[in-house]
Amino acid sequence: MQAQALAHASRSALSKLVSKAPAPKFNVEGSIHRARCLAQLRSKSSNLERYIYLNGLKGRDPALFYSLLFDNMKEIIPILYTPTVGEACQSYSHIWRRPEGLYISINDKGRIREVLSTWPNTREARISVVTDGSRILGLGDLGANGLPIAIGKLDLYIAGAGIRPSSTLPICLDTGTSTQKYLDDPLYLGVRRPRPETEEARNSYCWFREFMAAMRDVFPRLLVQFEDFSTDNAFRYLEMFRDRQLCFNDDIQGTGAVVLSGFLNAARLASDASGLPLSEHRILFFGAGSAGIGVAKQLMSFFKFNGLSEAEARERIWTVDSKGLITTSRKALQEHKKYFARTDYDGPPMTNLVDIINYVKPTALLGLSTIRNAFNKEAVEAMASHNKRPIIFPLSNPSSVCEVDYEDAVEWTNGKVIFASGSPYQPVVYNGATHEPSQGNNMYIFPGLGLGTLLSKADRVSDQMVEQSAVALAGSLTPAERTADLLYPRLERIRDVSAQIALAVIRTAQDMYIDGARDLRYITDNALLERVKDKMWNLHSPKTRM
Ligand SMILES: O=C([O-])CC(=O)C(=O)O
Ligand SMILES: [Mg+2]
Repeated sequence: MQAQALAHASRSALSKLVSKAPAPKFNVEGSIHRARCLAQLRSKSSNLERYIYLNGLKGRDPALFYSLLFDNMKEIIPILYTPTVGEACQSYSHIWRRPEGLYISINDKGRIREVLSTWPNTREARISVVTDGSRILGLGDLGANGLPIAIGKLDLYIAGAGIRPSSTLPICLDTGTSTQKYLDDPLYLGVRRPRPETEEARNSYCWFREFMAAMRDVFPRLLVQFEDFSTDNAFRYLEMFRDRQLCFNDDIQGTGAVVLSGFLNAARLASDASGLPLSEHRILFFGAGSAGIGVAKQLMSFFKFNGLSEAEARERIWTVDSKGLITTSRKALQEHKKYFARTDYDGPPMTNLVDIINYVKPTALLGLSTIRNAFNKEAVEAMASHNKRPIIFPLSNPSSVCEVDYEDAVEWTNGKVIFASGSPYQPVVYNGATHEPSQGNNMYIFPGLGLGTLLSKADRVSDQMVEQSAVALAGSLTPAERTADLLYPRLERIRDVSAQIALAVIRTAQDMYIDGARDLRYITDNALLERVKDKMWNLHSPKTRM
C-alpha cells in the first residue's frame, strides 16, 4: 500500500515537475571548472557512479554536460549508453534523482493525450524514443526501470546527429512488469502489477493505439523510435504503424542496418582472404528474437546486392534459438521464426552449436542470444577451421551477456577473426600486433536515420531508407579505418558519419516521392551535405539548429 502510494506519488510528481521545469539554459563554461568536472567524473569508483554523476551534471549545468560529452565521446558514451546504461536501468528506482522523461501508465487509459500535454516543449519535440521496458538490452523485463535506455538513445541523437536537447522526448510506457524482484521492491517507480496477459493484452493494444494517436495529435512533427519492446510487440507495433505514422523500430531496423553495414565490409575482407565469391557467404544466426530475425531479414539485402533472388538469399541464412536449429519440422514455431525455418533438414533436433557449425559451415556466426560466452572455444575454433578469416559478431548487449569477449575471439582464431560486438571492447595485443575491435551497435544508424527522416520531411520511414542508411555507413570508412581492418568508423567521427547517412536517407525519400522538403531536391549532394551539417545543433549556435 505504502509502496503503491510511493510509485503513484513519484509519477504524478513527475508530471507536475516536468511541466514546470524551466527550459535548460546554455552558458559558456569556464575551462577550469570544466577540467574539474572531468576530474570529478574520472575519480568515481565505478561506471554506475559516473553515470549518476553525469546525470546530476546534466540537471545542474546542461551546457557543461554537453560540452564534456561532445569532446570526450569515446569515454563518455559507454557510460551514458551501452553498456553502463544497462546497470542504470537495473537500479533506476534506487538511483533516481529527478524527473527526466514521461511515464505513461496503463492506468492512464482514456486520458493519454492529457498526460502527454504536460510535456513542456510540445511544439519543439521532434524525436521520441519510446520503450515499455519489457526487454531492455539483453536484461529482460525491467518495467518502469527502462526509462534510461530512452534517455541514453536520445543523448546519442544529441551528440551524434546534433538534435537539440529540447527537441527530444524520452517515454516509458508503464504497463507493469513480470519481474517479481521489482514488484517486491519498495522503491520501485512503476505500476505495481504484472504485465497484461491474453484478453487483457488484447485490450492493451487498444491502449497502445490510443497512445500513438495521442502522440500524433500532441506532437505533430514527431518521429517515434520504438525501443526494447519484447519480440512479439516489437513486430506487432511496427507492422501496425510503419505505414501510418513516422516511426521505426531500432532493434529490428536499426540493428538490422548496422549489421548489414558491418557485414558489407566484413564479407569483403573475408572474401579477399579466401577468394570466396560474396554471393556464397553463409550466415548462422544464434538467437532468433526481434533483433535476430530483424537482422537476418536485413542481411537479405547483402545477397540481393550480389545478384541473388529473395529465395536464393534466404537459402544462405540459418537461424538457431534455444531449442536448436530452426526447421519447418518444429512444432508450434512462433510466427516471426517461420520465414527462415530450414526445409532442407529433417534429422533429429540439432541443439549443439558446434554440431550446427560443422553442419552449416558458416562463413559468419552472429550472436543475438543474450547468452554470455555462448561462443566458447570449441565453437570459435570450429569457425576458424572452416574459414581463413571467420566473421564473428557477438551482438548481445550489454557486455555481461555478450557471446564472446574480443580477447578470446582473437586468441582462439590466431588473430584471424573479423569481429564486431554490440558493446564496446578495448584493443588487444596478440603476437606483438594490436587488433582493434569494431562496435556493431545501432548507435551508428539511428541518429543519421532520424536526422535524415526529419530533414526530408518524409511521411514515413521506408525499408529503402533504412537499407540505404546501412550502405552509407559502410561507405563512410576513411582509408586509415580500412587499413586498421575496422568495420565501422571511429566514434569520434559520428557527426560526420550521421550527416552522410542523413544525406542518403533524404535522397532515398526523394527517389520514392515520400519527401515533403521539396527544396532539398534541387541542390547538389555537396550542398545538401553542408545543409545537413549546418542544421546540427551545437553549443555555440544553440538557437538556429534542429
Ligand atoms: O542499446 C543498444 O546498445 C543496442 C540495442 O538497441 C539493444 O541492445 O537493444
Ligand atoms: Mg535496443
